[in-house]
Amino acid sequence: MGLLTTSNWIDQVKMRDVQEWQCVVATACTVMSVLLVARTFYLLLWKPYSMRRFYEKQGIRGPCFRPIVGNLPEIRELRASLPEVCDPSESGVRRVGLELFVFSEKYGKVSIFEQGSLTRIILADAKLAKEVLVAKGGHYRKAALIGELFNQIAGMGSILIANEGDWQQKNHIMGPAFRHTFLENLFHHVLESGNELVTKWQTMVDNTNEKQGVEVAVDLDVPETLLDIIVKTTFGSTTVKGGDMYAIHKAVRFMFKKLGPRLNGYGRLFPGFNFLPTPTNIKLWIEKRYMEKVLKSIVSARLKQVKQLKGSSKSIQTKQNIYGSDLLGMMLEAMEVGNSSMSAPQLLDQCKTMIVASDAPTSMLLIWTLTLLAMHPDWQERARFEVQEVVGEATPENDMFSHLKLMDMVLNETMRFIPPVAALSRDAIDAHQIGSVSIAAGTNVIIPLSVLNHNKEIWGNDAHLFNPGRWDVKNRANNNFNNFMPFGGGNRICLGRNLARMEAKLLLSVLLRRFTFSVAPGYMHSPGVGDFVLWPKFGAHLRIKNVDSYTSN
Ligand code: HEM
Repeated sequence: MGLLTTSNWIDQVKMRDVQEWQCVVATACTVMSVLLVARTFYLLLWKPYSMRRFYEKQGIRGPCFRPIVGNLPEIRELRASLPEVCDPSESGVRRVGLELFVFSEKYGKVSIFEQGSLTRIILADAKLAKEVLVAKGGHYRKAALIGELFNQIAGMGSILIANEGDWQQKNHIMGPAFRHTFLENLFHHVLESGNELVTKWQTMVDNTNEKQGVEVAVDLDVPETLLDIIVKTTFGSTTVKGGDMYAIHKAVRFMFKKLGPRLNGYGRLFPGFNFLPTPTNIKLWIEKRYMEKVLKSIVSARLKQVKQLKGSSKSIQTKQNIYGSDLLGMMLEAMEVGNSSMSAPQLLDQCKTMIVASDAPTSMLLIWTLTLLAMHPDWQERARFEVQEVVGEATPENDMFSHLKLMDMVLNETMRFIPPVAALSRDAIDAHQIGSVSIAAGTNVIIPLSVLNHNKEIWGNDAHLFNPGRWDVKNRANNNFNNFMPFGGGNRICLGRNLARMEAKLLLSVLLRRFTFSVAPGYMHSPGVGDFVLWPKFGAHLRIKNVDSYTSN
């Protein structure tokens, strides 16, 4: 009996312990649920609402505030309202980020809207925009929204999305790889690919009986050549097989095409959407893995080769020979010289970055320059004349390009008229002042290059027209040209800008001295596929002929 009583007592104590624990767990769950609901309420409703009030008090206006979805419905409606094709005299630039134009026209140079619960401020004021780009004191980070995209395509370690100390370390290694002297090592790769394109088009011209010449798909052939160039300049001529290169190209394009529009989609409102095994996500994972596999094998082979060469008696060779005279080699050399390091996965991410950062903008620059020159035969003739004067029929050399002044004007005007990168974006990390505007921490600031490049106050009443003449030194009395930022500004300015200009000048030189360009019949002017860049929606088909002075044998 005594034993039974003791065991009962023990059971009762155990029961009470369990009940107490249940009570603690239940209380903890309730507290956590309340906190979660409060946090969700704060992030989705209170924060965007109070930020909107904060900016409205400063007189900054925008479309009406909507909880949770923000102004996504208006943005999608605006974008859907655009006609499929626009007048060939127009830039078509409104087609990318139409809301940036509409909101800044309607609500002023500084306007506000919400994308989901993210507060976004559009700075369609060049002075303020520049202040953001060159801001000292660490007020800004690269925008998390854009980071979502590049994180998936270029990798978490990419310099494109790095910040503060992490960025400084990467810049220390990548910056030297783009130095002018190193770029000279890359020149022959660009020339080789340019000559291949000339040969391809020349064969087409030679094989046609048509007097008007032959039609070429500039929107397909030019990006293919540029990809060839960036793969060669990053990894050297022989390392990448043609099929692999094509697959990488396809993967990058597919990822941009599918992931870009998601930034303005409702899917973003559901965290983890990118991780759901939907058919598109599965295809994206497969493409990404394939690209990584190819690039990984190239990077590992190079690291192995460097290790072997360093250890071998042949180490009397120059360092350049050990590392390789391409961008990957130059990054490895910069690591050694600067006594800094990058892990193999981080190095892989920088290699992906080269392809991702250069592919679309450089293609845009070349596609639209050729198309605009085809539409403006007078400028085409003047550009060709300059090439014939400066380069003639000789093999182009890097130092010739500083004399191509008119080509500089044409390239600048193309990047103004149809900017390869339509907008930049930053997240404010603390409360601070930009001009007369108080910026709150957590605000996403947009610098709409497309809007600024078409501002009549900056560029004059003919801002809507393609006119390279505006870049003539004689016409540059006002210093508004300082407001031209196709490659960004401040310490995050494009690392590849000199390489991009060199590629553009070299390719245009070898093409213009050989062919004349006109717009093919049936051409439909429709820049604007994608969220960042103005790909020609219905292609850029141009008609080419041999220039009169050239006869192939
Ligand atoms: C016409 C061609 C190009 C244009 C218009 C262009 C434009 C830009 C812009 C606007 C930025 C700054 C983005 C920001 O501030 O958020 C940028 C950054 C960058 N670009 Fe380019 N780019 C071009 C070609 C290239 C090429 C050919 C490469 C490399 C091979 C390249 C590599 C980079 C890198 C690595 C960054 C990141 C720099 C950093 O964050 O420190 N770009 N580019």
